[in-house]
Amino acid sequence: MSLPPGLPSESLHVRYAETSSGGDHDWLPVISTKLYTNAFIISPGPPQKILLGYKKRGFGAHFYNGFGGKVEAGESPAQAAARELKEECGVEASLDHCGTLLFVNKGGPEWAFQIEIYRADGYSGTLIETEEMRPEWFSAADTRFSETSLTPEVIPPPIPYNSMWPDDIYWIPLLLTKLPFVGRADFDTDTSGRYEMLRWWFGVPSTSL
Ligand SMILES: Nc1[nH]c(=O)nc2c1ncn2[C@H]1C[C@H](O)[C@@H](COP(=O)(O)OP(=O)(O)OP(=O)(O)O)O1
Repeated sequence: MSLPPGLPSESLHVRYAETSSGGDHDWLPVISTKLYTNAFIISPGPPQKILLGYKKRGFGAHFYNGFGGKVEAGESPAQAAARELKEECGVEASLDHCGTLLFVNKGGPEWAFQIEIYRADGYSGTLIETEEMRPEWFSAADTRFSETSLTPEVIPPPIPYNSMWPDDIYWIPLLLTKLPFVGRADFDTDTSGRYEMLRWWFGVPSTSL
């Protein structure tokens, strides 16, 4: 099983992948990439919880996502991930790299997003709402079968995939189970400006199983 084109480590072998239909030639061309980060705090629980931010402005506004942004000149992705986490929700965490994703948009920009994904089991400091993000906790487990007597402070609402980037539902479960992953999605926008996935591929390298 081979990876889609454009990822930094195309020679990896893969044991598990979820993919849309289509051949190798159906992927959009990747002219260049820009490095971004995305960091998630996952409280092991029980109940396992994930911290997401409601993005108030900029690219991906009104979606819930991890905390991240552009890797600046002279920074490593790990340094950028720590800086963005602190800037966007006020906390510090010991972040582990756990995935690399590539996102290509048909209508531009002409560069693709290469996003390095990080996770931490905990954090230090006090969570704050910033101009960019409003942090909120969500249940990582399926809460449909939870005891109804438990309050939202104990079991927060489930991960709001309907208010997230459409690719997230494919790789967040891998993030939650601590499986390293790689993936790619190509997008187009529909007439109302909504992002639609044209093709996708998300997988776990064989060395990690
Ligand atoms: N398809 C996608 N799925 C996803 O889950 N996250 C995506 C995504 N496409 C982009 N992102 C993330 C990557 C990054 O964390 C964020 C975009 O970064 P921002 O625009 O917030 O960065 P900037 O550094 O430009 O922002 P500022 O902090 O305003 O300077 O959106």
